[in-house]
Amino acid sequence: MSERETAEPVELAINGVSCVRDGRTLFTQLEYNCPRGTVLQVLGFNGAGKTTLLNALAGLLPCSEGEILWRGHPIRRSRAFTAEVFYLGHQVPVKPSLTVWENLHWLARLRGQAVAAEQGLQALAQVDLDAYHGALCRNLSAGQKRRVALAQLYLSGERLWILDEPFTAIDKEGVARLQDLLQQHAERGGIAVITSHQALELPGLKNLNLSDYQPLDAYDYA
Ligand SMILES: Nc1ncnc2c1ncn2[C@@H]1O[C@H](COP(=O)(O)OP(=O)(O)OP(=O)(O)O)[C@@H](O)[C@H]1O
Repeated sequence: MSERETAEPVELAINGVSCVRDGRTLFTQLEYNCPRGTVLQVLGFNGAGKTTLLNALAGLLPCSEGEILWRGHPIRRSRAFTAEVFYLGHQVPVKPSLTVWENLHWLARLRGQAVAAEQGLQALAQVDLDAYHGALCRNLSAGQKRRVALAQLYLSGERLWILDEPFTAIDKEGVARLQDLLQQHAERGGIAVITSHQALELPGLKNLNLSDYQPLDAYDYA
């Protein structure tokens, strides 16, 4: 079989994308193609525009130039895209006044998903929070709160995961588990775009460094 026949089709395409925030171009003419099974780590210094890019990829922020395509269609006009993307920002989305279980249930409902009790407990067990299912989230540590949000990944059927700093406040064992999960997602044909300042150990991990797409006048603040 030829290389062309074995190559996975591109599902997420970033075509000539530029993003401007607060009147400043953060990156320009960004090109990247993600076929099925891609785990892409977006790299760059603080303020390079990693979160901005992830927001654009999730369809939450417009690009000033270029377009983002999901299976050949611009994401901002694709209803199918919304159903296939799971976005986790770097602010943990849990409500302090709800229990761990209630948060998981509520977050799933927001994504149009119903979670059976057993399924939810299994997801919580994957992040070592099953014993805390009745605890109020306000009483959890920072890493435990993030684990509540990460438990959603074990319930997610979405094809594209966009995860902004998912490893923040997560201990070594949790980082290893999340990396395993990302690998399993890729093996199932999923795509994950993540930011992290950590060096990750994932076979086949791709990197996209935003420093390579800075405009020439990036440091001109005059
Ligand atoms: N809500 C906003 N309004 C205006 N400008 C913003 C806003 N959010 C971010 N910016 C600008 O965009 C730049 C890029 O921010 P962004 O959060 O995308 O960077 P980052 O690479 O994710 O940084 P970090 O590594 O610190 O998380 C910032 O330097 C800031 O000037």
